[in-house]
Amino acid sequence: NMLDHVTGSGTGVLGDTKQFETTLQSGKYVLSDKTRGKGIETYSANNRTTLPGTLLSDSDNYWTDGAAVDAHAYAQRTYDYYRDVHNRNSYDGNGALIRSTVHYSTRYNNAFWNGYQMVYGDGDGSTFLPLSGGLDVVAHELTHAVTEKTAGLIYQNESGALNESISDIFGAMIDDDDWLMGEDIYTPGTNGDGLRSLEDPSEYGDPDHYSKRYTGSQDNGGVHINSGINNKAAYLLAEGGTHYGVNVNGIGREDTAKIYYHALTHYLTPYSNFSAMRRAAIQSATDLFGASSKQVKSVQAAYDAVGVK
Ligand SMILES: O=C(O)[C@H](CCc1ccccc1)CC1(C(=O)N[C@@H](Cc2c[nH]c3ccccc23)C(=O)O)CCCC1
Ligand SMILES: [Zn+2]
Repeated sequence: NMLDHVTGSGTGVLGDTKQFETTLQSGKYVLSDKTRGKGIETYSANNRTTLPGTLLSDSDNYWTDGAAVDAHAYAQRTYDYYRDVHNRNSYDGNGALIRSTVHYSTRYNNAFWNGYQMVYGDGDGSTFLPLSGGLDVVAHELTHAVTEKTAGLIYQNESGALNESISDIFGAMIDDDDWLMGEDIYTPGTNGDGLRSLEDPSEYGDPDHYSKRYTGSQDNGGVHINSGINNKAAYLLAEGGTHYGVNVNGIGREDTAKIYYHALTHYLTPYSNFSAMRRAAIQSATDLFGASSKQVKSVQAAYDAVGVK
């Protein structure tokens, strides 16, 4: 029970020391946090693909498995963000248990939410470090669970690109030191690059305007590609800028996050497309800040700038 919760400490993927909640269970410490909702648990797949694998334990509560330390600590950080900023208790709003598994498969260069839990590969050491080492990656994956429980955006074509964009947006809001995705764990040999950029999607070949959307069938109809269009809109809404000649006055990360969370939980539906996203964001800004607010004006400008009507 709560009384057995103890603070552990350890080093993450990048060698940084951090603290996180663990539990003393049968004489050993386990990566189980009973202080948040129904719990946060972190497992290892031991380089196989059977899930969830084995609950991680340690004899002295000082942890040296970086992938496990970060998966556990960053899940707690993400839980706290949704609770403190959006008053949401875990991904289902009802304290659902959050489960992660690290060391999935061998040299696995990816991570995913499988509908029940988060799963992280260790990477091959040159393209990726263990992917739970990115707070934005952990937040991205857990946000897929939030989306599933709320708007339920179908993971293909435009609704799928919005699903992806929502995860990138909250990844950037929680890991709020830049507008890149995955920069901490992508290509350790190259500084400053990432998987995607919300600030400039075209930096990694993704569209930053609706007229440049991908219409093929790869990647479930370009869900990780066309996310760039809505990602750019969110970036412009937060930071402002002039894009294809359209000027947007920034409203800041905090109000931007409030608008997207409100849209996700009140207006977006499984088949929402980009035009529906524009309307949902305008309505959300209206609900939150008023019809003639600067926030509403900036939402309209941001979607004008990326060519979404
Ligand atoms: O959650 C997601 O959207 C991605 C889930 C990918 C996946 C889906 C289904 C089964 C297995 C894996 C995972 C992430 C992602 O964006 N993956 C991209 C880019 C990528 C990562 N590793 C790759 C290896 C090869 C090609 C592309 C990639 C993708 O899978 O497209 C999100 C943050 C970082 C990793
Ligand atoms: Zn995703």
